[in-house]
Amino acid sequence: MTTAQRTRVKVCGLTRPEDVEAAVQAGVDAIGLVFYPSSKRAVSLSQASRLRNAVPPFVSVTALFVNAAVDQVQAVIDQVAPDVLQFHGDEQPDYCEGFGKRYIRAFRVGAPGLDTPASLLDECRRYASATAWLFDSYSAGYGGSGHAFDAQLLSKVSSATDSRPVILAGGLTVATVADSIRAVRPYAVDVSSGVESAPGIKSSEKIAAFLQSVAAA
Ligand SMILES: O=C(O)c1ccccc1NCC(=O)[C@H](O)[C@H](O)COP(=O)(O)O
Repeated sequence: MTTAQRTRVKVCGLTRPEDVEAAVQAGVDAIGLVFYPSSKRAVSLSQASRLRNAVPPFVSVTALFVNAAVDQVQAVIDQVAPDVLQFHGDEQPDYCEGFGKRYIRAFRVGAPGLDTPASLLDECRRYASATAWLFDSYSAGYGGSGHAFDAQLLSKVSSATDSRPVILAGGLTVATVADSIRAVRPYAVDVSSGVESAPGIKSSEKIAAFLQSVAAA
């Protein structure tokens, strides 16, 4: 299998340096730090800086927000220096573009107005400036739900990405990720709950098993 075909992996919602180390050892391509205060996986600026310093070269750090104030996002950019931003709330294109950094736009598949292939495609096209489109399950908590969505809803998006990377998220586990990859053939997969022993506490065994399942897909 060529590198171009390899499905990349992001583990999201890390809160402990030992979990960053376990994810890196397992071979993840990216880690996600959550700056949404209502999340059980939220990290402070000082905590995030420590976690960021535990990440070696060639593993990227994504900073994740939900309807954050501009100055909060800017503080994370200034103090944590993430490689990529990720927006999970109701952020509009001009807001996402305003920070002058690459951003991933997350779409909550199944949300009102995002519950048909056509409506999802229309919404995606509004974020043509995004470096990648991430498709996650619709949940009241905006993300990290542990629930999957019907991949059929991506049927129109898959042929309209203009080669833009598609990231698949939402309830992925070691048992389901290979079938999800074969169904969608995403650029990357993103996981949080499925590799945890408790919210925000990652399991090194589950992370390693997840990466092995992705590699076997
Ligand atoms: O992880 C969270 O608690 C979270 C809260 C609010 C917005 C986004 C959040 N996570 C971002 C992610 O990209 C998750 O990896 C994604 O939602 C998938 O989570 P899971 O279904 O638990 O694998």
